[in-house]
Amino acid sequence: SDYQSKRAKILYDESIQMIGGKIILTDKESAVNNCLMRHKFEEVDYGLDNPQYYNFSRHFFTYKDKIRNSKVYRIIRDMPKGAALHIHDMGILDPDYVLNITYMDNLFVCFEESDVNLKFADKPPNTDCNWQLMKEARESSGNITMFDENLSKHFTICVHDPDVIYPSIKEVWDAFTGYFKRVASMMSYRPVWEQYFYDVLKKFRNDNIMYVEVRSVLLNLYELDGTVYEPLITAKTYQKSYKRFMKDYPDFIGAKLIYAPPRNIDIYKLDEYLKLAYKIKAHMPEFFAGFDLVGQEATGSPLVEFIPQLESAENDFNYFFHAGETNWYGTLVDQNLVDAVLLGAKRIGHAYALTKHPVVMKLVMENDIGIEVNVISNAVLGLVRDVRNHPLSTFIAQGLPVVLSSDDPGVWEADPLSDDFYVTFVGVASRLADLRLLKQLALNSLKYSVLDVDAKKIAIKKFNRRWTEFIDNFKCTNY
Ligand SMILES: O=c1[nH]cnc2c1ncn2[C@@H]1O[C@H](CO)[C@@H](O)[C@H]1O
Ligand SMILES: [Zn+2]
Repeated sequence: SDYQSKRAKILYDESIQMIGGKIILTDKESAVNNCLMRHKFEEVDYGLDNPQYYNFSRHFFTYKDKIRNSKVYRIIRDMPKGAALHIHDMGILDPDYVLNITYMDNLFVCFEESDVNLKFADKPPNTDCNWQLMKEARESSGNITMFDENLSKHFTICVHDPDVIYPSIKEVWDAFTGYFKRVASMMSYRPVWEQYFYDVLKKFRNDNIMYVEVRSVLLNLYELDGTVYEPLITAKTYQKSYKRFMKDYPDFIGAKLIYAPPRNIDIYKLDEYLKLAYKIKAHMPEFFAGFDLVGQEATGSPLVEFIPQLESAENDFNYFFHAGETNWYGTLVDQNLVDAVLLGAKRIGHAYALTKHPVVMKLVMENDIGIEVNVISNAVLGLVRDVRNHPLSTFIAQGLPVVLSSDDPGVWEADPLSDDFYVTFVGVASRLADLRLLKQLALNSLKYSVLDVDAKKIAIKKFNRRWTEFIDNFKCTNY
């Protein structure tokens, strides 16, 4: 019995250290938790007994549609989840949404062997390609359903046989960046861009999210007559859509913009970026959240090349660097984590490689740097196959400052945030992790946002009200 009590103590101590481990549930929350955990145990234990059928050991594309049948998923979908702090401009909405854009007037299209070019204009673009109006191309295709189906394939990276189509990180990243390149010239049409972000906020609100920090490369927007705007206008367009949304949905907490241009650059380009960042900050100090660099980390420049510049701007911007989104231990890519911390990052994007850097990990804890984890993204973009091997399980176990996000959910046809919460809860976290984990992750997303002290207090109050509503109205039989 001495042995058994020591054993129980170890497990108890670990349960306290886990994210959410110190939360004490109310009676009503405990009732919800019982329902939630009954369903979770059913799912996990079925997998334990029948590993050959366990979805999470497979590729996300093979089980993503089955998620909708899960009771745990349905509970999570209805649960207030706080904020999404790591999502990217054109990667957020699903292929159906993108397809709808192609029904707008004045869109020109030209097909290449295995790609498609799209551009809004009042006359055919004069590049060497067989441009025609989309409307005419569609109507003359003879089969509109088939035409749209084929077109939609260009707006997703989901495929039936991911292991064949994407044998390595190279193929999947090519497809991923291909998506952004393809849609950029269509989406940077000013009215499309403006509506897109409004619809992003709407979709996130529908997924029970109350606040968003969006990253954007800030493409140059254009008009039908060929007018091209400077990127400051793109930032202003975000703000305009955001304000319109807040007027229509005043219960939403808000949104902010992170300027996140590509990282495969030299020091001169970075100077340009930073100059623009100062300009945006001057024009919209409230709406502008800070700075990041994006693109495949291994093919871009490591942060260490930009230290003097990034250090000199360190006190002027919040940094949210993507760092450690790699499996290449001990490389400069991997060491981006060190630089992110030394440069005073407010949060780190992915930090997938963090567990291999105990000192950095300690600094992350001490400085309370938010870790933005995007599990499905990491699985889809080739870092991990079976999500049970994702380092997030360690982050959760050790109580790290984690926020969950979804990166580019539209590109792999995932929910705004519910799928990432669900995969984390059932596939990554301990079998025993319960409602307290979910509640803490939701609270973390507001805690690590860049809302100022007062706004954050209001946000957490609003969240708590929504949370109580969810708990009070919960009926296990509804699921
Ligand atoms: O998780 C990510 N890591 C690095 N780059 C990313 C990630 N998600 C999107 N992008 C990049 O962001 C740009 C669009 O804003 C695209 O270039 C895309 O490749
Ligand atoms: Zn990202």
